[in-house]
Formats: sequence, C-alpha cells, structure tokens
Amino acid sequence: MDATGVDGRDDVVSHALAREEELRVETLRSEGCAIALVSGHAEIFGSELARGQSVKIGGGKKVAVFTFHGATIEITGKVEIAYVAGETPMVSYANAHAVLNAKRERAGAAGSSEEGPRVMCVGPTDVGKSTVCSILCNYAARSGQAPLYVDLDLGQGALTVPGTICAAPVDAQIDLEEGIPLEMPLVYFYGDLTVNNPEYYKHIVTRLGALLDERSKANDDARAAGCVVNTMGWIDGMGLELLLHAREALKIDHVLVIGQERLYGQLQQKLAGTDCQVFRMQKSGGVVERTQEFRRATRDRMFKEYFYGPTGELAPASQTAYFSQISLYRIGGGPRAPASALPIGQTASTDPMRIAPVVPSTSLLHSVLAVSHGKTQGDLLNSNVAGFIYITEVDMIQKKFTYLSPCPGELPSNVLLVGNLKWLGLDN
Ligand SMILES: Nc1ncnc2c1ncn2[C@@H]1O[C@H](COP(=O)(O)OP(=O)(O)OP(=O)(O)O)[C@@H](O)[C@H]1O
Repeated sequence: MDATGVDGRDDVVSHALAREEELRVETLRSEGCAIALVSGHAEIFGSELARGQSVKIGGGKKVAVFTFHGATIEITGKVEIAYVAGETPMVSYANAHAVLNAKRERAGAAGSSEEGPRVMCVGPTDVGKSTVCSILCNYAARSGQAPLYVDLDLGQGALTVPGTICAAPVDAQIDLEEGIPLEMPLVYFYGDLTVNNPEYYKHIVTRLGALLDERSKANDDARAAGCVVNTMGWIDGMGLELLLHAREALKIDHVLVIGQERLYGQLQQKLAGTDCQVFRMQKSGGVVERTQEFRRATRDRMFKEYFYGPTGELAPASQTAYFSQISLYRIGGGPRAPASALPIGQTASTDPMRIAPVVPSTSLLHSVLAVSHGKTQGDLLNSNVAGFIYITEVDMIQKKFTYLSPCPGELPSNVLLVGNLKWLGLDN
C-alpha cells in the first residue's frame, strides 16, 4: 500500500505485520531509508521503536523490524528489498535473554556475590553473531541492566575502528542511528584485520579479561550485569583455539553457538566438565551473506564514522606533528635471525611480543595509528589505547606528519602504535 508517511513524503510503503513476524529491509548501497512504527509495538534488533517517530537506516544496511504482537510499519524511500518473514528465531533469542536475566537478578540480589552471566556468541561468518549480541544487550538494557558489550572481532567489530578489541557498557538500548554509545570504551589495538600473531591477540584478550574482573570486583551492578561477547567467524584450527582461549580468559559461562552443529558438538566436548554451558541457537533466515567487497566498504564506513561521526556530525581536526615529537612502535613481527646465525636444526622465528621502534616514512600515509596510554616502550604491551589518528600527509623533507584527530588539541600521548590498518579516506 502506498501512502503519505509520518515524514510527509509520498514515497512511502506500509507493511502490516502479524504477531512474531519481521519485516526484513535491505537498503540500497547509495542511499538509506526511514522506518517508522505507525501502530502496535516493534523493535529493530531488540531496540524498541517509538510510535510515530522515524528512524534513519543508512545506505548498505540490512535490518529486521520484529514484532511480538503485531504492528504496522512504514518505509520511506527506495530500498533494495523489503519483505515480511514469518519464521524467525526471535522468540528463542528472547528466551535466552530470560535465562540470562534471571542469573543477573540472582547476582544482583542483596548480599549476593554471584557473578552475572558472561555470554559469548560464536559461529562461522555471517550467521548473525553481532546481531544476537546487540539483541541480548538491548533486552538487558530494557530490563534495567547494563552489560558490557565486548567485541573480539577484528574485521567486522561493531564498536570502534576495525583491528581492535574493545568493550563498552550498554546502559540504554542501542541507538539505531548512532550505534553503541562510546563514552568510556576500553580499547586494545591489535593493528590488523586477521590474527596473524595469535600470541599477541591472546595477550590483549587476557588483559581485557583481567580488567573485566577488576570492574566486576569494584562495582556490584557491573558484576551482576555481566557481559556479552562477540567473536570472529574463524572457527577452525587456530580460530577454535582462540575462541577457547577467550572463553577461559573472559570466564565465559554461557556459549551460544549460532548456525553450526559441528562447532556446537566440538565445544560441548571441549567444555565438558567446566562450569560453562553451551547452547545451540538457530541462525535467522534474514542474515545476509556479505561479499568481501561489502565487508571492505563496511570497514571503510567504520573508519569514517570514527572521525566524522555516524551522521557526519563531527569535524575532525587536521594537525601536524614533527617526527621528533612522537614515538612510533610496532608490536610483534621482530626480524628473523638469519639461518646462518642459528644452531643447526633450529628454525628462525619472529618474536610475537617484540616492540620495535618504527622509523617514519611515506609508507605511513593513509595509516590509522593508535594513541597508546602506555608512557614508555615497556608499557605498550599491556596498555589500552586512548583513540586513533589518521595520517593524511608525510613530509619527509620537513620531517613532519599531517593527521586527522577526532578532536583538536594535543594528543593524550605521543606514543603511537603502528599496525597494518589503512583507510583511503573520504575520497575512497
Ligand atoms: N533477521 C535479519 N534480517 C535482516 N538482516 C539481518 C537479520 N539478522 C542479521 N541481519 C544482517 O545480516 C548481516 C550479518 O549479520 P551479523 O553481522 O550479525 O553476522 P555475523 O555473524 O556477526 O558476521 P561476521 O562473522 O562477519 O561478523 C548484518 O548486516 C545484519 O544487519
């Protein structure tokens, strides 16, 4: 049915949803659309829609508007596709939330020293892991809890720039336009999109786990709320080892396996005898497989959003720094000793935890660097980062960089970490 929508526009299509149905919407790459709830109750990935208000969904995004009891939804603007689906796993996700919340309430009861649930979503790529994490955080926030959203996914993480692992509390339902509020994120820089240095990745996950424990000791509400952890889609070989390591380091007690029976079986065997429960969750038919090209575009958008804001509302500061004013370091990948220098029979290896100074060069152009909280070279392995800068120019003659920083003024530290994160900027 076509009509004039809540925004007064005439390119509006209305959809009536029966109970437990969802409207799946894929926006065009080039432009977004607006979604409005006209009647009933509905939510997008656990975030409730307010009646009569429209929410902007950016270009290239894929969302589902779900209703437990029935709703009428209007879409304003052209979309790639919008269709109603009757079969969704949303009720099972809501049941999972009920189990987790019961544990939160027990842990939050007066005099209790019990831990709240620490949940981890695992599964292959494109099964809806990040989506389930958002749904669980939203449901928890709607019931007055503030779980920590932990993102261990380097390539398609939801919190800050790619190439990092991070955590942020979700104390209100996630804003559909602006994402998870990041007032106090805890971010560790890995510096790449895939794990080629498992030892260092494990090291920062362990650090994150220790900080989770400290937070939970210091604050009863945080202890009771627990955490919801998103993981990478790498589930074989070393990928599985990294998942099991994260499970232990973050003291996860509920693992939700989405969309793969084999992984479910493997984890059940590996975690037998621990106090961790493994659950199988159905994959939603709405989850869309993303091409490499789409994933690259999503990463570029995340870099852009970091510097310019989700709706382009921020104005990053362009600043300069002389090479002599900053110290650059790279973690891992120390040089191999030449075979001739090694005893017979030994193979050369790199030191995964080596901190190597980086000499400024034009190869840093278009790099995203992390501003470390570490004050000295020795601190770097254990320090989280304050934020990121983007190198827009390297002047080898004047020995200075020009960079974008989210805010003007001096950087919080002059110790910068270099990885392999490149972004071609707005012209891309
Ligand atoms: N029910 C649904 N209807 C429509 N789109 C959906 C639905 N559930 C998830 N999606 C979309 O499918 C895409 C993939 O989902 P998601 O990012 O949660 O998967 P993932 O398993 O975390 O992927 P990866 O391992 O690559 O990080 C996202 O764009 C998400 O918005």
